[in-house]
Amino acid sequence: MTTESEVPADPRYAQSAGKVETLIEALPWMQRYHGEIIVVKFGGNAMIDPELIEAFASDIAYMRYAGVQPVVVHGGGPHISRMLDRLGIESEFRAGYRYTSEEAMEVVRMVLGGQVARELVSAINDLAPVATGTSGEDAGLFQAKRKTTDAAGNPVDLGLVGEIVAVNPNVVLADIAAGRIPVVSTIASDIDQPRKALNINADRAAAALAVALGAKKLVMLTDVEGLYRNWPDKSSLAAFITADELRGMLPTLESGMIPKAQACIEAVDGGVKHATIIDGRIPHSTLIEVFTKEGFGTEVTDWYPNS
Ligand SMILES: Nc1ncnc2c1ncn2[C@@H]1O[C@H](COP(=O)(O)OP(=O)(O)O)[C@@H](O)[C@H]1O
Ligand SMILES: CC(=O)N[C@@H](CCC(=O)OP(=O)(O)O)C(=O)O
Repeated sequence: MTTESEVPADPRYAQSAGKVETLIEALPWMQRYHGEIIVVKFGGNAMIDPELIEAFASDIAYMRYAGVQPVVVHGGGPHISRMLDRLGIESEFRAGYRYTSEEAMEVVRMVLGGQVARELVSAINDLAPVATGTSGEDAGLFQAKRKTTDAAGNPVDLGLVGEIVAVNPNVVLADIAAGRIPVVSTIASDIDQPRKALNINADRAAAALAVALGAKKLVMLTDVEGLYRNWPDKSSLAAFITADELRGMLPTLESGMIPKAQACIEAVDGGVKHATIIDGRIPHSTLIEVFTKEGFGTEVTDWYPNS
């Protein structure tokens, strides 16, 4: 008779032990997020590398097949800048947002909905043929007002940049209920002139959508490790920060981190338990963030984990 302790070590097991460990480690996270909505914002800077797009698409497909309801909100700042450049239209960032003229707005709408969303939808569909592109202009998804002040409340002229004032998530909820993966472009209808479109920063739109959907988590991919307390000092990465602390830091932040921080605050204030800024330059960072205890980048919550 052979007892358990006498079973010879099977080299096949030794080889797969690490893989098994990873799969088992994912189990509590799969349980936690089963059937829950997770909004993932894919930033334009991570989107210029085709390899990262493929890895991101597989992470989203994986989440969907693991029983999570992913909703993708995409950026595309670098794509818009490149096209504006090609067309000889000047573009300038003010207080972290793109000053958007009438002429630039046409390009923003075309690039986000016609190029970036298409590319992402087809990459996901290659693995999980259920992705569908939706513009914030569709079915009243995003309604916005012209944005006229910066993070400190000082007046700023941003042209056709909008701030979301109402979200009707029904179109996204219907897609989720039908088993689809919504991929959302961040254009809004102007609430004061409904036939006009406004350019919405994708981080802010992702947060507003996460709140309206009652998402469990908001994950934002970007081109740095996370939020640095003393930018650009790379040793000052914040692993955790509360929404209140981040609010206090807003006046010290620069460029693209301003809307990202505002988005995290808005999400947490709106009831999303975790808003995380992660490094989109690392392939499969979304999967690692959602399904492992690794947790990297910066997590914004309304409490400190060990308090
Ligand atoms: N405190 C900070 N921590 C991290 N990044 C910061 C900070 N302040 C400014 N930044 C800048 O914000 C950028 C990220 O925002 P952005 O370029 O809009 O990214 P994305 O296209 O991914 O949305 C970083 O590349 C960095 O240059
Ligand atoms: C108002 C405003 O700034 N809108 C952004 C929309 C795209 C975006 O946010 O893209 P990233 O996430 O890649 O930065 C823009 O025009 O660049």
